[in-house]
Amino acid sequence: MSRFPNPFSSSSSSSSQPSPAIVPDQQSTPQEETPSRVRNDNPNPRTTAAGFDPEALERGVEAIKKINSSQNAKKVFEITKKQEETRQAEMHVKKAEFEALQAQHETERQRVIYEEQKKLVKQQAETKAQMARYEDELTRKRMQADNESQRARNRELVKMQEESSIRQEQARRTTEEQIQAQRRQTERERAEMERETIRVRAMAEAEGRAHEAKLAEDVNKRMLVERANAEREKWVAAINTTFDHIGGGVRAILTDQNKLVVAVGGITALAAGIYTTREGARVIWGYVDRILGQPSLIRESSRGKYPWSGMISRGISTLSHKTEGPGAKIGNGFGDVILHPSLNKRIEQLAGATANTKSHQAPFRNMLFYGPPGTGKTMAARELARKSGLDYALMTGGDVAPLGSQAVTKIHQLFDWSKKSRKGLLLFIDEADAFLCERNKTYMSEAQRSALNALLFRTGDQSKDIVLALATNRPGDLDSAVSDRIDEVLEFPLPGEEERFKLLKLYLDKYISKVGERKSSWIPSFFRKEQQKIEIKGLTDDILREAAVKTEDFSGREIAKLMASVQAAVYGSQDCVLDPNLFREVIDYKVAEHQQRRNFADAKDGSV
Ligand SMILES: Nc1ncnc2c1ncn2[C@@H]1O[C@H](COP(=O)(O)OP(=O)(O)OP(=O)(O)O)[C@@H](O)[C@H]1O
Repeated sequence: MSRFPNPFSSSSSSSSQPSPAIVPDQQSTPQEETPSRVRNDNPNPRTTAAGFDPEALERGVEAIKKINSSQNAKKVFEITKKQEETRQAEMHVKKAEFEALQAQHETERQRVIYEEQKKLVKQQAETKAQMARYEDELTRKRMQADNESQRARNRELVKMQEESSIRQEQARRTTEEQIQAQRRQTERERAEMERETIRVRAMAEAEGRAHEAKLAEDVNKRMLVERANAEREKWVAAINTTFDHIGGGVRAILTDQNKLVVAVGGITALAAGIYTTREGARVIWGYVDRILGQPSLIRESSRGKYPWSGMISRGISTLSHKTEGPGAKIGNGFGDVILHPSLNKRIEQLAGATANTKSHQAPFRNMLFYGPPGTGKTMAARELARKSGLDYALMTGGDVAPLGSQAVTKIHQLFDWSKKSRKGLLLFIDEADAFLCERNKTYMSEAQRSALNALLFRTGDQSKDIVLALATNRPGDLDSAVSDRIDEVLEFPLPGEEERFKLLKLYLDKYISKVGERKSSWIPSFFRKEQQKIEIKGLTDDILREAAVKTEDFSGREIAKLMASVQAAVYGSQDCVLDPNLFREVIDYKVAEHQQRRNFADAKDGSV
């Protein structure tokens, strides 16, 4: 859009400064203005084919003509020129202003563009950061979801594995229980059969024996009747003869006065003599028994009831052993007591130490043997006393309580008696917990407490005469003052497999192999009762080892009893032969019996 005024345009009247040329224009007649007005009102303007309107040019030419015809043409030109120059200057100014404005606009536009770009960049950066955050968030969430699903899968897997292992375990248990039940059933059936067999055998045996006995009884009866008749006749003859003599004598006394007096006096004196002698002997014997006799608390002793009885029994034992042959061994060493090698060694060391203690006149050491019942505590104590060269006396803790108020006196008597041993004495108190338990127990009687105090008093100092050996299954029950007096503590565990094997061998030897062997002895065979000999067929060490494995948890006593049962089963059999089958049968039912006993005990423990 141009802001310059067009001198040839009719609209140039809008110029700010009126030109002299225009003045005439303004003063022009209405006739002069008509063409233009006509022109303006021309509803059909003339145009070239290209659309150019020549009217303006025509008007311009007309105006120039008018100016040229005017006297002030030059002035008009100058004014017009000046006007033009002014207008041009204005135009320049306006142009400069416009350019400045444009430049400002441009600057503003650039600034705006810059701002916009900056904003855009910032926005882009923010969008990018947000995108990155969003992506990061997404990745994190995806990873979390992945992890979560992985964990869930793992959990599921672990659960499935656990369920599977539980199922397997249950299946295994069920199978095991079924096998156990089957085994128990089989064992029960076998035990039942064995019992039945043994019962039938025993019955057959008993019947046989009864029959034999009946036959023997008949013969004996006949013999006895004959013997009794002979005896009766003999006695009748003797009585008749005696009464003949007595009758003669009585008749003589009754007829002679002096003889009658002497006879009555003699009979009276004899009766008085007999009575006095009997009572006197009773008093003296009581005194001797109190001084020399063995206290009633002692159940078993190597010293015998009286000093001379020890000598007699030793003599007899020496005699009987001597008669067994030149190489005959006195005792079995520790051969009869089968213990774990370490325990055996410890007892041997203790025996050696005790023997030396006595020879050096040093004080003895007291001992405590503890362990399950029937593990050889008493036997070991006996052997220990024998090996250490001491006398040996056994009492049981359970015997003290029934003595009541007598208990204290008996304990003192026991220690007084023990002190009399020349060699020193090992006093073994079995079931010590029954007597020496904690003093403040409510169920302990006053008499029992006093007896315990008496024992504590007698054992307060270390003794050079008495070794106290206590045995108990419950060492924890002992009074603390008693425990304080113990110097050596030995545990007797249940025998291990090797010990069980040795025990089986020992008792097989004792109860079966050596049974019925004819021993040369000083006792006449007439008085000796011989047992029937047992034949052993094919009982190898392997079978004994197999039995040792089966008899796990058996005590020494149980193994001894088991072999006694084997002996009974052999005697129950017809041919008195022990073969592997019979041996295994007895072992199996004894093991089942043991198991049953344990179950009862467990049930009892559970119910307590
Ligand atoms: N270690 C063993 N060696 C050989 N026989 C044994 C052994 N243990 C036990 N016995 C057998 O058991 C029987 C009892 O043994 P002992 O009296 O020595 O046992 P305990 O431990 O003292 O028992 P409790 O605690 O019941 O008094 C013995 O007569 C013997 O037949």
